[in-house]
Amino acid sequence: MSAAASALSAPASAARIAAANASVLPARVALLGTGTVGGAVLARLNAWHGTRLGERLSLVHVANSRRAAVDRAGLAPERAATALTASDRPSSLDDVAAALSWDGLAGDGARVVVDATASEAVAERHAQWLAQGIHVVTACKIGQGTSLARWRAIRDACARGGSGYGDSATVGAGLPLLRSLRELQAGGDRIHAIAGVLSGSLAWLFNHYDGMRPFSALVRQARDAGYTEPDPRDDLSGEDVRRKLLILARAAGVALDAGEVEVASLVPPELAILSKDGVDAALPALDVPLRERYAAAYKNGEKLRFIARLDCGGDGRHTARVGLESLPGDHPLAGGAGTDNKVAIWSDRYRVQPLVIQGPGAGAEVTAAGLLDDVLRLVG
Ligand SMILES: NC(=O)C1=CN([C@@H]2O[C@H](COP(=O)(O)OP(=O)(O)OC[C@H]3O[C@@H](n4cnc5c(N)ncnc54)[C@H](O)[C@@H]3O)[C@@H](O)[C@H]2O)C=CC1
Ligand SMILES: N[C@@H](CC=O)C(=O)O
Repeated sequence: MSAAASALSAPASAARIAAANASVLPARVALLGTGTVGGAVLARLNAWHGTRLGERLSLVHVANSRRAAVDRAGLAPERAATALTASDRPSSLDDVAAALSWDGLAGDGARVVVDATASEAVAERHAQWLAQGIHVVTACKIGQGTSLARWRAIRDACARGGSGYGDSATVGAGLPLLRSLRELQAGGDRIHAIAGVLSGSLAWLFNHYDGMRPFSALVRQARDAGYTEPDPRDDLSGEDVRRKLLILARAAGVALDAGEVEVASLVPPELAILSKDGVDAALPALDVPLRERYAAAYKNGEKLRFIARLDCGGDGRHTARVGLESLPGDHPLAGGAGTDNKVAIWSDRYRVQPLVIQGPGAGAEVTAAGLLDDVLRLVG
């Protein structure tokens, strides 16, 4: 596969098989994670009940970190959460492929794992499922946004398994960012640079922070609204944005290593060392440093924005960094509201004025919609 053709759309053979089966067989779907995003996936599937979209998918396995509910004849999405609570079956990633299999059933249709977890153990399995011919659709960035070796394993597994990897929800919560990068390259463009706001929660925080309310109170609000990672330090440290920039860079043809991204964290050391349980009480450690950053920006008439930058370099020398920047109020990347991501892409055809993509970049509903769009694309 070329860099532009992605790991991430179904190779032609998988698409043909899916198309051939689509009219007769619903694709079998396993949903991993029933938290903020996974819960919204169930709600969206439920809203499709009795529609043509709903008929294309059959939910056969639902799991959280503790329990799993399996029904090879299909679980009703509105009853999946209750079935999970009532289930005494422990959650095991070893069971997922078997639950999706068509053994003993009439037909041989598409199989899809939807990853709505933030789990390293689940991400570690992506390549294995893909190599078995199971499509993987993920909101979790740990698959493609960490080591280059894992990113390559995912691409190779897609090729071996004739399967597809749906990653739209990993950057921009389903905004057409990765798709646009791939389409530009498919049309012959080289990507020159990417810059922008890639974190919905940090966008929301800096769109709302006015130096008056404690920053920590806003972090709690963003977490309760479902915008942050399960551990908000993953956002505040820049780690979530680093992963997104790695995913974008690799999709843009730059084999960027995680260590090549310069990351300026907002998390003070005393907060960084705590266990997850201790984080909430210690969030006020953010308040003084952020108030000082805000005051300095305000004095200059500027706005704070958490920006990711990639310069692809014409000579193979790329640079990448993420961190808080103080931007003039009328700077193009300073605009936007709510959780808006705003990303500028420079390429052969957009040399001077970049292509700019903007829209909500976090939140359960948009993310669930992005995931299920990918599922439908892959199953044909
Ligand atoms: N919240 C948002 O706006 C967005 C989130 N995402 C990504 O979506 C993913 C999920 O985020 P949230 O729903 O906010 O997290 P959450 O903490 O609310 O839910 C995570 C779920 O995963 C389950 N889980 C953990 N390990 C598991 C395992 N081994 N097997 C099965 N289930 C397991 C947990 O039990 C829980 O149900 C994260 O990777 C996040 O980065 C992506 C785009 C936007
Ligand atoms: N925590 C993430 C959620 C989406 O990826 C963010 O804030 O952008």
